[in-house]
Amino acid sequence: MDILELTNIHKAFGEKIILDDISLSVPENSIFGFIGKNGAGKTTTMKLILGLLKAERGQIKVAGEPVTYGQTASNSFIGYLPDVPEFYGFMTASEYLNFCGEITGLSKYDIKQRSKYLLDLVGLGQESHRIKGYSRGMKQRLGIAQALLNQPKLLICDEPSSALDPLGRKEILDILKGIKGETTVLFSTHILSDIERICTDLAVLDKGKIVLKGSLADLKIAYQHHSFQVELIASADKAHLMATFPGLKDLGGNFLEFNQQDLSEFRLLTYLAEKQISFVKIEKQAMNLEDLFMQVVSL
Ligand SMILES: Nc1ncnc2c1ncn2[C@@H]1O[C@H](COP(=O)(O)OP(=O)(O)OP(=O)(O)O)[C@@H](O)[C@H]1O
Repeated sequence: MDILELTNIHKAFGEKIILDDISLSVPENSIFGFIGKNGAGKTTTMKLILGLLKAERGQIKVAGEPVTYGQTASNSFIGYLPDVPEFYGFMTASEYLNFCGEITGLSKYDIKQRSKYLLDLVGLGQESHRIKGYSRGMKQRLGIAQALLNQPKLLICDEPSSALDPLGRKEILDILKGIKGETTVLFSTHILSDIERICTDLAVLDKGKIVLKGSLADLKIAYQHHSFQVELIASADKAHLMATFPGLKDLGGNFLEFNQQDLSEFRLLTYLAEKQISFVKIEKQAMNLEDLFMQVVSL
């Protein structure tokens, strides 16, 4: 089942089209990475899902419920972490979650149980200082705890890791990965390695269109390229190979890149053996998300 469905969403600010009839489905229990360059329209999409902005056309459903602009019924299924979460700095984390729980109508018992569980989950269980002294990473972690308070079916995080140092980013990514199975996570980012580390599914937004979407595993197979890097012993063999296999890339030194779709590792090795061409190594080039991104996004 898809927990979130966007169908033919069109959104413009004045003359500027931000989302040009985009459709997107987020499978339940996935960790879904929403990728786009700065200004691509990621926050706009999230605000549409939360009913905080109105699309000119299209439909959004959360857990099967249509989203209506200005009404927040479907938001009862959503936990939201904005890119810069705001808190009451004079409170402690526990006081803050207690306050949020009371606003949302949770019982005292549930607030206590849930707060303890969530503060431990985000590594703030032993933290007794006031929030005003928190680092940015700690605030993001508290923001995740707050967004999870109501046991949402969908957790939406707007660039939760982008402004953090590597350790802070790792902590956030570990938390998001750890809650897989408890809720579905949709998070936006422009850091491709973060997607690669934890996401099961992704979509790339570029110039108002979804230019790539699907499960990470399927996309890597679909866009896989058969490419080998060969390091030769004698540079004199380079010219010969380049004449035999058109389209080879000269990587400088004694390095060549073979990227012909029809050239198997076996055929290449056989050829090198037959012609007695010596090499230091042959390396199959793994497809990473950055290669994929470069193929689909206009630079
Ligand atoms: N209320 C608004 N009125 C006019 N233009 C807006 C408004 N909100 C956003 N925009 C513009 O829409 C475009 C998309 O903005 P958005 O914040 O959704 O992008 P983003 O992908 O989240 O970017 P970033 O990664 O920088 O946060 C930008 O060009 C932005 O300037």
